[in-house]
Amino acid sequence: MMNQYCGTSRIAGCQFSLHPMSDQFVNIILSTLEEVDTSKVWMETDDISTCIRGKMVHVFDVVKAVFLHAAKTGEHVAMNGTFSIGCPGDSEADVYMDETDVPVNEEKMSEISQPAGCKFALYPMGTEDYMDKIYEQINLSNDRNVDVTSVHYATRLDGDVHDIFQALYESFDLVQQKVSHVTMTFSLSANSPTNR
Ligand SMILES: Cc1ncc(C[n+]2csc(CCO)c2C)c(N)n1
Repeated sequence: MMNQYCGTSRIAGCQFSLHPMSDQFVNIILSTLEEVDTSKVWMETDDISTCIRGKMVHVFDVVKAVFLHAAKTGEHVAMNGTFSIGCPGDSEADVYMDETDVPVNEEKMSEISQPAGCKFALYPMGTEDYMDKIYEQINLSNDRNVDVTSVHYATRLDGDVHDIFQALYESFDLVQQKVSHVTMTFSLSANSPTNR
């Protein structure tokens, strides 16, 4: 098996796509990726999505920053993606694992308040009691500063983007402490003209 550890951290990553519902979508996608500090993650963008890899704290920091900076344009923006940690094939981003644990985008975006809706689904891989691991997290989500609703195949979170990402981070973190390989899909929407 390849080495996915560096010090005490494991390589995490996220593959995500941003979809601004605007005729300015090219500008919003590219300027957002430009504006966000991605210096602490490995990053690759193509015509379908962007992939980032590094320490968990920085991966979540960058995904949240991309969504917030795009949403603050006021346009209806959607984002979907998959977080992953402990993937047996992941081993090349070790250089980014030396970074400190201070999230570099937090200060700049802490002032932005932005309501949003999110559906997420946890997939603890290779474990027989995966449903227990998932239910523990869904129950925990109830204590966080977000509205939690059960929907088919996912859990819905409504609230401020900062609180949604806090809930996503904690859910993913707690499962990955017990299960080596975990993935988590998410779908976010802000400024939608559709009422919930
Ligand atoms: C986060 C993110 N990364 C890449 C794309 C794919 N994409 C679609 S339009 C565009 C700009 C012009 O090439 C790009 C890069 C996306 N949608 N969201």
